[in-house]
Amino acid sequence: MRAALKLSKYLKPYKHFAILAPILMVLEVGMDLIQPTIMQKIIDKGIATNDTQYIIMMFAAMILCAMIGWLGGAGCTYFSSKAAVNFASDVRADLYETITYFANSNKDKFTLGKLITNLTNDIEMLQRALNMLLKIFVRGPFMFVGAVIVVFFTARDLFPVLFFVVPVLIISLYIIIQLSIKLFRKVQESIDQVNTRVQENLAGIRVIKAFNRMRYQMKQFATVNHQLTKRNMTADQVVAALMPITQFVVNIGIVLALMLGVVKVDAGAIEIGVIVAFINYLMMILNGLMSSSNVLIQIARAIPSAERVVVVLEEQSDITNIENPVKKEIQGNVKFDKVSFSYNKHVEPVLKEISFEAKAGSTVGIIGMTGSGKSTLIKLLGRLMDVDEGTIYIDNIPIQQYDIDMLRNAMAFAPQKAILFSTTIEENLKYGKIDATKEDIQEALFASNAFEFVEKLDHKEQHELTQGATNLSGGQKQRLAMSRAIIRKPKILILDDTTSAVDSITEKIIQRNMKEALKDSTKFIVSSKISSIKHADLILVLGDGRIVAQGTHEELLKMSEYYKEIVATQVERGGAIDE
Ligand SMILES: Nc1ncnc2c1ncn2[C@@H]1O[C@H](COP(=O)(O)OP(=O)(O)OP(=O)(O)O)[C@@H](O)[C@H]1O
Repeated sequence: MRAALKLSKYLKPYKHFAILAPILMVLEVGMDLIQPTIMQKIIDKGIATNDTQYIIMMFAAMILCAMIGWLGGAGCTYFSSKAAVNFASDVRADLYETITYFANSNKDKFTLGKLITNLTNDIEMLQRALNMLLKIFVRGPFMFVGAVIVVFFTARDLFPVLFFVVPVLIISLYIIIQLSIKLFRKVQESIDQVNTRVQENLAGIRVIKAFNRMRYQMKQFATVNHQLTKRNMTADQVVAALMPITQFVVNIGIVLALMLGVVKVDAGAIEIGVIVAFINYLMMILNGLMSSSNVLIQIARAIPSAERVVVVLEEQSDITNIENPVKKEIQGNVKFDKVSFSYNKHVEPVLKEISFEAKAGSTVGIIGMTGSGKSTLIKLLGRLMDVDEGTIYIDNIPIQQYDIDMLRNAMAFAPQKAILFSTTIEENLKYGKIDATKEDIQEALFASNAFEFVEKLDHKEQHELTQGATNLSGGQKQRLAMSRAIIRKPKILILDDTTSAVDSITEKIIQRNMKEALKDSTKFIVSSKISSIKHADLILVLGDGRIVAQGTHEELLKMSEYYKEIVATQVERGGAIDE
């Protein structure tokens, strides 16, 4: 209920459609209700007295009613669809925006499969429920109540039959609805599981193939798929098996009406047309109740969807702007002052008391064991997460005080895993700078030593990348991701192990080009290779979330045993450390 109230605001802009639809439906049902009475008059007055003119007149009235009813029905469908489709589209857009602005910590609370189900299946459920609600929910009760009232006034002698039919019908439908709610909730859970599995399997298809685990994955998928099929079948079968009960009850009602009707006709209390009209109204009562219960079932299916959508919509991003944030141009002086951070407040922090300073335009290299907190450290700079303790300053202002857009616009980030979009190379680079010119693009490609290989591709910068850029090598992807960051000419450039798949000669070229192209940028380079960070103005050596040593390459060689050990290991492995 709370979820429905929360979502009702999305219907406000379309309230006119939402009001018009039921009104037009009332018109249609009104016309439907008149017709059996006209038929009764044709039988009892026209046919009984052989009055052809009366029959033709009533027949014309019936056609007119049918046409008005049809117009009402068509209008209702048009407006209810318009309201439901627009409502769904707005909820989807808002949901998408909310997810887009999620901080990392927010994203971790939901699985990707669940978010995809929210954006697709759940919204579809809400759209269908609203459409039915506007169309049929009025039709059902109105037809039911209308038919009962008409029977009371026109066929009162047969009215007692309803004392049996109506309560039995209502109880049967109540049981069916309760069961449906339970069953369809289970179906929804299964859809979630299938989506999560599909998303994971498709994302990891290469790993699955490399490990030859296709059969295993298929088995796992088959389990959740089978469960979904079973739950869907159970839900449909239970509902389908119970529905004939309602028809059976109505049939008993018809038999009772005929038995009672014959007695009353014999006694001259009613005429034959009343029985025909009564049977028609009985069908309408059934129809009315069935339509109402169908809508209730649809609503029951939509309630879990509404709840799930609202949970996401209400999720407040953990990273927000303060009131009156600083909107000052950033120079790129960075200072970490005793910064600590943990992903999970109940376990030991991932970063502990990190302190260092980097002047604008300088290069900071970050090296350390895997899992020592290198990626976490640089993610804090762009406020992908906020620090728990200590402060990060940029140009002597704590980063929380900056306008988030301003802060992030001053930075460019090439993540550990080069994520490229399924569009042209040019469009991918324009993610870094929307209004990039052809020269900007070529310059950025040149800086990351990607120009040469791009020139060899069909259509060059217009070359279309496949989803996940599977048509490029790992090193090519990394170089394009670097170009996308470089093209921005950011005040702070962050490269998270972006040369791991690049050979040492290419890496040297990139280092030289970047030094030229990004003289004024403060550069943070995370790497496990000494060769990538050796020339940095400041090298941070991380161990278990702490800075165990910091200085230039030469200084560290003199003072840090740990750093010396890393250098020695890489030399042993034949790594290119020196020029
Ligand atoms: N989203 C997350 N939720 C919980 N813990 C995380 C998350 N991301 C990283 N961690 C943990 O934080 C620690 C530091 O991870 P981080 O990725 O910063 O290390 P790293 O030094 O960059 O490692 P690598 O060199 O392997 O990339 C690890 O123990 C990791 O398990």
